[in-house]
Amino acid sequence: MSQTSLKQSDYMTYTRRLLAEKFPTREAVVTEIMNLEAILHLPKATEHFVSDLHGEYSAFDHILRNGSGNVYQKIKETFGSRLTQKSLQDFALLIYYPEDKLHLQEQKLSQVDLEQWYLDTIIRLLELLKMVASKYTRSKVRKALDPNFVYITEELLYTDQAQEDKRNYFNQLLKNLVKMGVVKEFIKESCYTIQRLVVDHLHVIGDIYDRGEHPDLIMETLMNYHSVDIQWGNHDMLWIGAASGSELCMLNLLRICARYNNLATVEDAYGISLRHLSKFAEETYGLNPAFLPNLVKGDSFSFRGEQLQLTQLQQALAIMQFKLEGQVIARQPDFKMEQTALLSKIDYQAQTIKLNKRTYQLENTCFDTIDPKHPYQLTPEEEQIILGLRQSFVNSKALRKHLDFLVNKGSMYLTYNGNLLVHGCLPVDEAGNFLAFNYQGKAYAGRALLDFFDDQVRYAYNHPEGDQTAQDLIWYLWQGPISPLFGKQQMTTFARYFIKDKASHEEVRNPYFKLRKQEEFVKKLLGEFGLDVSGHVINGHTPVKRGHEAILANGRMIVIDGGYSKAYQPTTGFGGYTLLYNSYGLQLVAHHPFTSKEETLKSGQDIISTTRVVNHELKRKLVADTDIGRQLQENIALLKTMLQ
Ligand SMILES: O=P(O)(O)OC[C@H]1O[C@](O)(COP(=O)(O)O)[C@@H](O)[C@@H]1O
Ligand SMILES: [Mn+2]
Repeated sequence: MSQTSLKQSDYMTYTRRLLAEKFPTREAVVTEIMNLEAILHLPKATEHFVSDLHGEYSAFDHILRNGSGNVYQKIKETFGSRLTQKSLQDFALLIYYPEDKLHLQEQKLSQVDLEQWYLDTIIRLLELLKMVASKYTRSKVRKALDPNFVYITEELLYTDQAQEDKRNYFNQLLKNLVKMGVVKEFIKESCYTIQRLVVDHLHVIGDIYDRGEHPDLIMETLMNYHSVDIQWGNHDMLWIGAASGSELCMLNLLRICARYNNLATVEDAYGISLRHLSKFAEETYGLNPAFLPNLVKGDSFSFRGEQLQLTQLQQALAIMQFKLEGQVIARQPDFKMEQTALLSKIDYQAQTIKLNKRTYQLENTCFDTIDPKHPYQLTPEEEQIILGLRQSFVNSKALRKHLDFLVNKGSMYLTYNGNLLVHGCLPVDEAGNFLAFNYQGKAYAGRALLDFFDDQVRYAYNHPEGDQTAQDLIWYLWQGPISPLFGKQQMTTFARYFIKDKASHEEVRNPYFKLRKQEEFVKKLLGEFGLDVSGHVINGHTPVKRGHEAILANGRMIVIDGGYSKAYQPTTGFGGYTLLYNSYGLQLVAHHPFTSKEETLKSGQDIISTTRVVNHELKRKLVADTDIGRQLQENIALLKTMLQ
């Protein structure tokens, strides 16, 4: 039952009834009140913010395992004065990659030494576990333990070793773990419990998909993660759009996959066959330097034919995309994107195009399938290909499984513990007034604009066979001039392929990106979402170059485009930022580029470079100061009324 469908007084009655069922006696109510009051006084749990993962699964997986340096921080606090730097680092690697590290130790040590190492390691793990568990209730810690080891871990954790009897009992338990052959499993699970407790909640501020090779594995990881929310990015929209039946979103995402040599995601992970498309592309297009794939990952092709195939595919997809853009723009006059419908602005004889009153020469053209009299019309074969692909995208079970999670756990924005999380921007004019998107006679601006698109995305995703309007709106989110996820006036894909003059490639950003440096503007944004001015706005989307500020507007605005995307690393010069928010405040973490798990295990080097404090809470934040804390306080008040 949703709170909005009920009057407040009805809602209270309803909640009270639920509570009465759960706590039927006076004693049960009193115990629950005491329990909740105690929770309110625990320190606020740690939130972890990541963004713009762009399919870079290994880098993302590493950052999850090390909690953006938080695991190492806890190790240092616990053992810093007792262990050498190398031992600290070794222990950290065990916690990040327990299976691999256990395997390495097995190879390195003799049986006797190995058994001693197991025992020493368990004692250290228990000490660390005790430290990271101290923020939580026992019941929460229990839920984070492997069910097979709950009993033994609790015995080991809470046994008072000051007494000799208890000490013997403790030692016996340890030895039994080795004797029973479960010691490796126990170590492994304890490491995962520590990872799990070091970060309580994860925020992913958009762009999980595109460019990198394994967005599918990122989705699997997120689906298994203990607590997560997602704010959609413009690239995620292409995938949601494609699964919702938007042909234009689908062509864009396929084109990007061909461009970044990542079609395996589509074919292998999501079981979508590209046979018909490939055959058509091979027969229709040749080698064209403007469409060579972008080999940012340093990967090379096993044979030249592969490069040629990707070049042909990219051309086929781009041309179909430009045709459908013309069609959507014509059927959606409210989008006001006439200037983006380009195929009708070409002089096919002279091979020139008129853009913004200037005539440009076109190069590397591949317009054989375009009828200059009806430039937006698909050929019958193109039409067939698109229809087939659309069916496959809408019907792929594996894709639906991932996108169900993305749609359900995701939203256009989120307010959480006083902060506003949004991938791109809130479109504004130069003076900072929210720009309105006028659609079908209604105007949407500011928060209402985000709410409008949020509804449309959910509607489209749940009605793939429905009318095209909501599907077109998802595409608008990808590149419309008032899209909060795109944040630029125009996308210049066509010009980047066919026009040499770089001036035509420029994509002008919304004034938001200049204004967000000003504290007053950020306060206005927070106010628009009913947040206190002491909060922060957290954005992804725009890669932050090394040396450029990620912390803006006097610390009120934080930009954490992860920069995981290897495509961007030559520009940003490093591996990007993440953010931690614990009871002491916010910390921005900068990362070195991640190479591989193997390299990390070999070198023992983490990818954290620096951690910077964004703000330091004067008073340590408690659960009572969080959104959940406020809910608990309401529950306590209700429970108290039940006592009267
Ligand atoms: O680097 P590519 O493949 O040419 O892509 C550039 C396109 O990507 C975009 O930057 C959008 O992607 P981001 O959200 O990652 O910035 C477009 O604005 C631009 O046209
Ligand atoms: Mn983006």
